[in-house]
Amino acid sequence: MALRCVGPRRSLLSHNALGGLWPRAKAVCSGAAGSEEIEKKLLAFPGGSVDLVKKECGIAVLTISNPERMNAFSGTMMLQLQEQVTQLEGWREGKGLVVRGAAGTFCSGSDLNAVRAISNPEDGVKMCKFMQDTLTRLLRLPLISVALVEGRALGGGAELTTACDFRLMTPGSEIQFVHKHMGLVPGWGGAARLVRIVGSQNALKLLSAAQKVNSSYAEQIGLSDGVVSPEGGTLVQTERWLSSFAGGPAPVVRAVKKVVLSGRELPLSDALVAERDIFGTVWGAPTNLEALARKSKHK
Ligand SMILES: CCCC(=O)SCCNC(=O)CCNC(=O)[C@H](O)C(C)(C)COP(=O)(O)OP(=O)(O)OC[C@H]1O[C@@H](n2cnc3c(N)ncnc32)[C@H](O)[C@@H]1OP(=O)(O)O
Repeated sequence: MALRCVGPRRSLLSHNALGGLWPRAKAVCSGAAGSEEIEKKLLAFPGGSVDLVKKECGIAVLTISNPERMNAFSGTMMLQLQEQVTQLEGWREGKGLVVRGAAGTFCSGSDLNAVRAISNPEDGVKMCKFMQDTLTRLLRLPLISVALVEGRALGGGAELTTACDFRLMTPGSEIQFVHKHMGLVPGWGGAARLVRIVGSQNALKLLSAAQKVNSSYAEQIGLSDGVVSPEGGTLVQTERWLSSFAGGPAPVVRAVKKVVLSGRELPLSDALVAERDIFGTVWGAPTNLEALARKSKHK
């Protein structure tokens, strides 16, 4: 199947988190011709930050921080998110990732001041390509990722939650694809990912009614994977929850994510090839040999 590549070959290779195991022709081709131009425009909208803390236990925390604007994405924050994803792609010891917002709320989407300034369709499409590329790379990291949703996740913020493997919500928090109210549809890849998470019927309801999704409804339709109560610290609890999936040796955790990712994204025949290749990286490797020597029983 021929795929239309809209970006430089360089980005196809360096953004391939599966490290060469991903069939080249099937990779999402990203990075628009002229992406330098939109990057220059995004630089003109400063404010806030995207902060990354990588812990020795192999879990990283990515914080979207622009509290004066409910953690809306300024232009420079979009650029910083891309840089932090690049950092995570190179983190060989990494196993898990928590994505959260600062100051008790998740993210209110793109900064409306920046949106107003680049409201022509050409710039809008370039900005979307830029964010789609970054969020696709985020979801494809060989890390098990979870969005910790506190407060509101609106518009692009709701789309960001779908670029994680899992979502946990606090009571009282809400995810809302407000795009229709703004005369828009998702453009950061959020609709395509949402359909895969909750199915097309539920996705159509959430997008066409710009429905507010609370923690219990989100769990009911499979958008959320659980509720985190504020007692005991939401981040601590989220990290503990994540540890049950991202615990163990990094090569094995990363291999688990890779086989699921290839199963999720590739046609079956290609996924089977990828799975064999990934299997080859763990078969006879130290963890496998240790388990054999222990004569492990799984009672
Ligand atoms: C493809 C991407 C599509 C998109 O993401 S389009 C953007 C979608 N997001 C929105 O439309 C969010 C609009 N904002 C709101 O609905 C409300 O501000 C929100 C988030 C529910 C919070 O409501 P409240 O708790 O009542 O707080 P508030 O309205 O006074 O907000 C506090 C300050 O934050 C600002 N803010 C919130 N979201 C923003 C945004 N996306 N861009 C720029 N500024 C934003 C808001 O203007 C206010 O600032 P100020 O205090 O008036 O200076």
